[in-house]
Amino acid sequence: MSNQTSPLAANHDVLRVELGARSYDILVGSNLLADTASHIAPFVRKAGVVVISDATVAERHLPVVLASFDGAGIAHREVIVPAGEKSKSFAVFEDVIEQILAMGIERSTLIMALGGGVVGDLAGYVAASLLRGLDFVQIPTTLLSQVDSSVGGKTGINSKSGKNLVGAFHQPRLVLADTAVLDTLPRREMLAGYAEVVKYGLIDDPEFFDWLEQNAEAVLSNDGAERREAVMRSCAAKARIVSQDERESGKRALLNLGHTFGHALEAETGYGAKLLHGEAVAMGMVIAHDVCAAMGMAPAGEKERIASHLKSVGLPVCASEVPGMHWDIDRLIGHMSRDKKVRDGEITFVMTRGIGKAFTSKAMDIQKMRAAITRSCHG
Ligand SMILES: NC(=O)c1ccc[n+]([C@@H]2O[C@H](COP(=O)([O-])OP(=O)(O)OC[C@H]3O[C@@H](n4cnc5c(N)ncnc54)[C@H](O)[C@@H]3O)[C@@H](O)[C@H]2O)c1
Ligand SMILES: O=C(O)C(=O)C[C@@H](O)[C@H](O)[C@H](O)COP(=O)(O)O
Ligand SMILES: [Zn+2]
Repeated sequence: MSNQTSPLAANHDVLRVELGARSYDILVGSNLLADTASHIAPFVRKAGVVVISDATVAERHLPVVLASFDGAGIAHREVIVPAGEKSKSFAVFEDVIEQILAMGIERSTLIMALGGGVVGDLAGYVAASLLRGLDFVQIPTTLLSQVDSSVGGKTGINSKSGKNLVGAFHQPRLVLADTAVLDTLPRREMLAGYAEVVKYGLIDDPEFFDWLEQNAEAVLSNDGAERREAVMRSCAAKARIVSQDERESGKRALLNLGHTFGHALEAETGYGAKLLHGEAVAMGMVIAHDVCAAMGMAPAGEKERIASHLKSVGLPVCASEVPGMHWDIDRLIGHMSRDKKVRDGEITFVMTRGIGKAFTSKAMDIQKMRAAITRSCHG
């Protein structure tokens, strides 16, 4: 992973995800969309680009991207899916695949994801599957997708059995993170992305967590230096881990802090607007710190510090805050048994010795875990 100024323009920074032949750049800056054509030019062939977006993002941000293609003479087609987590489904995946095949594509057609994590995960899996693998670029338009999902090559969809259970590792050729597009993002979605930003501080960067405690509101409320710094530091953290462990055979599992619990909560709510992924992660991170404190491995009081920071920006921190849910603890634990970190029948948990000291272990105290989940669900 390296950080440099791009030769293309001075209005953005560049981070490199070092993955040998699959290495790529992450460009972070303001108002990059108008120059999409020049940024993606090295990856475009005669067969052109198929842009996959969702209806909300397409209405607000697709025109500027298409204008840049037209200005540069790049051939393009578009596929628009409904906004929201339900588009990470077999039905939408099939529909998108059939629409693109009907267009008449080649192995040199470039797929572009223009949207949040839902579009990025779906489009990435479409790209991995079509003609056994097309190149794709990520243009993330939510805070969550700029700091997390567009980087690292995890692509996929949900199944009735659980979250992200069908997919592929397929790295993008480029990530273009335009922080100005976040100005149109609703506050609730900004906050969901902010939970994944906080995650990086909790994993291994306590100084970043301190910084976020001081700068959260600036990160969330305007397209300024603090937002850019938060996106850069998050992408740098993710790139560093992915470069060391692309396929999650070890260290990458740390990026799953809070997710074993969070994914179980998401599965129970049916992947809708009731509980967003980032909200579930916020709750899951609090549960992880709670159980580790109860097991005597994390300092008492840090769970409160984390929950108080998440709450201060407006994130929900307990599952009991999800409206209309009557949680069944056994069902939640049942979902956890289908986590992708299960090996030889045992879940590898992301645990913690405190802020910035996450580690993986199978040595979970199941009774204390059940108690921590119950505290989250029933107060
Ligand atoms: N692949 C990974 O490594 C990874 C990492 C983290 C999360 N994820 C996945 O990402 C998904 C969540 O992504 P998300 O939080 O971006 O949700 P999302 O893609 O559903 O986007 C959230 C909402 O914001 C709208 N939107 C997007 N950009 C906008 C903009 N600029 N202005 C106005 N509205 C905008 C969308 O239409 C949608 O309604 C989950 O499925 C999660 O599992 C994947
Ligand atoms: O990139 C990773 O690795 C992550 O775990 C990032 C997570 O924030 C993300 O939600 C990811 O999709 C979870 O992956 P999963 O393998 O647990 O489904
Ligand atoms: Zn996540």
